[in-house]
Amino acid sequence: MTEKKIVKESLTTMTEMVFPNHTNGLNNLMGGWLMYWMDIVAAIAAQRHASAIVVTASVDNISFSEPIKVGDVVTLRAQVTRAFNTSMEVYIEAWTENIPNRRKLATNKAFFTFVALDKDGKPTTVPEAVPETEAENSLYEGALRRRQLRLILAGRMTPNDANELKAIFDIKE
Ligand SMILES: CC(=O)SCCNC(=O)CCNC(=O)[C@H](O)C(C)(C)COP(=O)(O)OP(=O)(O)OC[C@H]1O[C@@H](n2cnc3c(N)ncnc32)[C@H](O)[C@@H]1OP(=O)(O)O
Repeated sequence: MTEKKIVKESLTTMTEMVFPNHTNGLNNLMGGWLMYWMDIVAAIAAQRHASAIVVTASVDNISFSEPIKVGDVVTLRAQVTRAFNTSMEVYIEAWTENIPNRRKLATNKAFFTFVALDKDGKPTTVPEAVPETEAENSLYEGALRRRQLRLILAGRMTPNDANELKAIFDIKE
């Protein structure tokens, strides 16, 4: 990972309107539609960082703090938080807007992980991600812990190797 890119270069926003075919029986946006939009906006952010095709490797806990109503406008914002070797973590935020009522509400947050692929479909290294602002630095700092947790949950890392996690729980060998 010799090349470096500032994380802001990956910033991607997407705006959608909630139509009746996006809703459940309560006239609220179906969670699955939101996840679909999140996957797209986050994949574009990851592609912008990697300058390569990317695939979704995992999705962390998506929060649904408020229902989104039919007719609302949904804006999604995605940015790479940190790059590892061939994978990148992307943070996605969504908020809803009722334009006639001039009401905006933060509704969802999630972390997705993407892997960059070369022309043969094999994982390929991505540039280092460089945070600049305080918020970007905070997301960057937490990314290693979140990576270790998700790799343990995916059965790809043993808790013994999760040094960053052990440090926050003050676990001594
Ligand atoms: C945008 C879209 O919707 S794409 C469609 C949905 N996604 C897909 O179809 C992806 C299907 N999965 C795959 O192709 C493969 O499992 C891959 C490419 C994700 C990983 O392939 P692997 O053979 O396991 O590759 P490998 O072991 O080298 O790991 C590659 C990277 O993936 C990361 N990774 C693999 N699985 C996970 C996971 N569950 N969570 C987080 N990261 C993961 C690894 O940590 C590694 O990251 P690093 O290089 O930064 O350390």
